[in-house]
Amino acid sequence: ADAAIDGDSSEANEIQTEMLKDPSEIDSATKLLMWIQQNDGLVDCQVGEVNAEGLRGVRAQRDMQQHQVAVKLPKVMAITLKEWNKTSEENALWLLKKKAVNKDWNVIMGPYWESLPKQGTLNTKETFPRSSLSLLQDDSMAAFVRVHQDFTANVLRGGKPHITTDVRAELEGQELSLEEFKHWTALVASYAFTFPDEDKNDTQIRIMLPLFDLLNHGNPDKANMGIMRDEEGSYIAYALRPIKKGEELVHAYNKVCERNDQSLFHYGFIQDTDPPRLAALDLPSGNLYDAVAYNETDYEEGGRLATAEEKKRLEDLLASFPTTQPEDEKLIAGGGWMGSLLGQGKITGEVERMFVRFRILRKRALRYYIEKLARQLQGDKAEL
Ligand SMILES: C[S@@+](CC[C@H](N)C(=O)[O-])C[C@H]1O[C@@H](n2cnc3c(N)ncnc32)[C@H](O)[C@@H]1O
Repeated sequence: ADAAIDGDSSEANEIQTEMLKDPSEIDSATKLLMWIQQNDGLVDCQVGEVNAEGLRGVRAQRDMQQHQVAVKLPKVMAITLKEWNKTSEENALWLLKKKAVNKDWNVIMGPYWESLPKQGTLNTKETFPRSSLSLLQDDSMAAFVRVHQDFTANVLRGGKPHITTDVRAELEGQELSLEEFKHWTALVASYAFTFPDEDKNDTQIRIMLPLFDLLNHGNPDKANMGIMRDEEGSYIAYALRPIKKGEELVHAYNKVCERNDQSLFHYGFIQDTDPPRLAALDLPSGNLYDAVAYNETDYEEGGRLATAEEKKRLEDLLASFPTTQPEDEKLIAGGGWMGSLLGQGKITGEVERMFVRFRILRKRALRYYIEKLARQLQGDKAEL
């Protein structure tokens, strides 16, 4: 790791530092776009708010043809972390060390650091407030969050269950607070990309890609951006289909974003899809980490889950929640008294609101599948 950290100061020299005359007047997204262009990258898109909640993302600035390029990022601007199977903690530590050791590079990468969310603004498993976890109404999900947070804290303290680096030695006396370490761990976990290693066969590595990491996730049916690496090692974001000016540019992060318990856990967002999708926890495997054991076609006519037993299982699950969907909706609509009544406290913060919205979407999906199975089973009876 040291060789890699020391060895790429040449990278720093290749990236231009010159910015506009008065950078204080320009927002961080614009600075980022200009910085990429000044370094022989290509930017044909805009960064800004993409929905009413103020979510930041990327938009098309003109009509685009299929395969048209929205961003080209020279290799030198990408930050190659470690293998994908290393923990986010280890990747974060490696990055923090590189920033500290390679000071020129750290300064030159300034526009990128500025474009990233500030400490305290990320909502992921690393940063969810423990006191709000009961709002999830899922003990195993809450437990997974606590285990992750304990692991991160343990790594920082120098305990290292599965990690080979000695954090204290790596940091060479630098002070690093738990909050800061959690922040960088969350960033690496939710902003880095995975690509095949150019040097080693069968190895995937984690890579941070300025600007690319401002693209939001869209399920495969909505995603309009593909991401690839060309022969020169540059990174390219290109249109998967014709796109209209002003449309949000989204790409499919990975499978775990397609079910709300998983996207909430790993990325801190949920999606209100039509039709609704069951949480991974509500599939027969009941496994938060398993995104692929079952899919929607299993619930179609003749599918392996289109059975009376499965309908009963989903009904029991729905009935097992301590509140109903209408109660959750009232709670979100501002009925603080309802929360107090249920011993849950008021819904004030953004994360708490998201946790309640999560369980609303979860219950809605359960009801959707129960009704779907009921219709199918009725149909079976009619045929007899
Ligand atoms: C790689 S970043 C994308 C850029 C991010 N929106 C930003 O402004 O920095 C991933 C984060 O964006 C948000 N995000 C991505 N896709 C989303 C979606 N479909 N709906 C809501 N939030 C999303 C989540 O907070 C997620 O952790």
